[in-house]
Amino acid sequence: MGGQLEGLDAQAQRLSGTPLPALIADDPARARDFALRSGPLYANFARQRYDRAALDALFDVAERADLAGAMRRLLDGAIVNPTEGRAALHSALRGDTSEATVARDARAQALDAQARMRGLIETLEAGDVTDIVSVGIGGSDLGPRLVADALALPGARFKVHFISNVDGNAARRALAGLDPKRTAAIVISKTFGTQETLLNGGIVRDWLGDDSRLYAVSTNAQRVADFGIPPERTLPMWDWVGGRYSLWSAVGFPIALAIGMDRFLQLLDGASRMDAHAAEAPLRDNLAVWHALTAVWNRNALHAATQAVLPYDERLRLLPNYLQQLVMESLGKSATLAGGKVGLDTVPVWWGGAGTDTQHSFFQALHQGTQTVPADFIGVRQADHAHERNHAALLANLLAQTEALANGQDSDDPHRRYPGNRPSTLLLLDALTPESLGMLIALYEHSVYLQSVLWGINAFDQFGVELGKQVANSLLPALYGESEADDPVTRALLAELR
Ligand SMILES: O=P(O)(O)OC[C@H]1O[C@](O)(CO)[C@@H](O)[C@@H]1O
Repeated sequence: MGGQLEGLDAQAQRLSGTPLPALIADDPARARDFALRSGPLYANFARQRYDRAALDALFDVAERADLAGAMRRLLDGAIVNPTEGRAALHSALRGDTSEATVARDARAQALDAQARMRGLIETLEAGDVTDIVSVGIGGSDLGPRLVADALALPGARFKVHFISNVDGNAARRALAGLDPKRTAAIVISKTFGTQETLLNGGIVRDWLGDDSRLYAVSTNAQRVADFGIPPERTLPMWDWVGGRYSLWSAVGFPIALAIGMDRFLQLLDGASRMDAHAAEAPLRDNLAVWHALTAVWNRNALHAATQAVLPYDERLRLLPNYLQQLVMESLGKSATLAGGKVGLDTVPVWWGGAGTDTQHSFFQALHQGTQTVPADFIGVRQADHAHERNHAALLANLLAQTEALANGQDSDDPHRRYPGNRPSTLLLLDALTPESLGMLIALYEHSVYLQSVLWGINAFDQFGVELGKQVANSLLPALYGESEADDPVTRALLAELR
């Protein structure tokens, strides 16, 4: 492995005969020294398969790649998305993290949109509406869905429902049991050109009957107007916010309705706190840097093909879905920024689910499968419910799994042998609050960006998703029998479907 990651191969080679339990036995202080905290967020990397010398090599990589400078450039609104000539100023949506003019302008626009959003929420609160239907997909859905699910409290003023899939069953199910007269809907689409959202938005518009309770969030005011939603019920989006980084903008309108505007702002404060930490903490004390270096170590030095994310908190059950877009749409690239071919493996497959459920589904493969799957375990210290024994059991399971995966257990019977040596990181929140969740999500955002810097790729475009959309559009007439497909296999399949 050459280039920016030079030196890591040699470290991996040196450590190849030293499994995790030996690394930990040789250096018990790593349990303390490979851990760091920022506010309510604690991270422990002691069960990763590196030692102090390998970490030195990783931090050398971070220095050489100028991760600190890269963070500054992101926050200052540099063109970090050169294929589309755009900045990625999601940090400006949540705080004053830069003095750069472009970032300050973005911040002013964000505050203006927040004030308008608050006004719309107050109007809705004063009326009869009880339910909100949010229509969007990808970045216009996954973030709001995650945060609303994680943080909505019993007895909330509005119940928020989501429709994303173009499958009409999604709309049918979401609208079943709702009263159109007491429902408002938000059509969220950065481009307002997304097939799924326009079709589902059309279903909801017709279902509402009266479109005075129809709202939009988009960069494209003209398309919104053509759809029939007036400017006073349209909140803005901007090119300087990527879809998968947009929950902090008016795309978070459903979040603010689900959890209240004040708590939405606390979510933003938490994310802004992580922005400041990622930008200002020295590399060795920097959670985002540790997380990104660990990801690169597991991918490029240990050659892990997949990465699991395992929240041990029912409220975070949608985090893996959210992170799949954030991480894989950002880092699923094979071209360098300059247009060459990346000489290294980039993103592994991210997947996961909430513990303890997943212990009874795919954990068998984590413990005894032939592949090593690095995992991020995420726990929450405070229960927020009265079932103390359940919470103790949850935390015991969380600790047990990280320990069992690392240490394994020998046996004469190969079927009952646990190889161990399976790396994991533990992320622990003091409590699940808007602030801590904002910090956690922003940590992943910045880790993703820093990984892209280490790999020399663009984390902010997503041309890979376009081809399938184009082919789908070209095949639509064929489904009505109005045209024929060129591809012989598709032709045969169409014959089956018609
Ligand atoms: O907000 P829009 O423009 O409807 O796009 C939705 C999603 O579609 C994508 O462009 C591709 O799936 C995502 O990046 C984006 O979050």
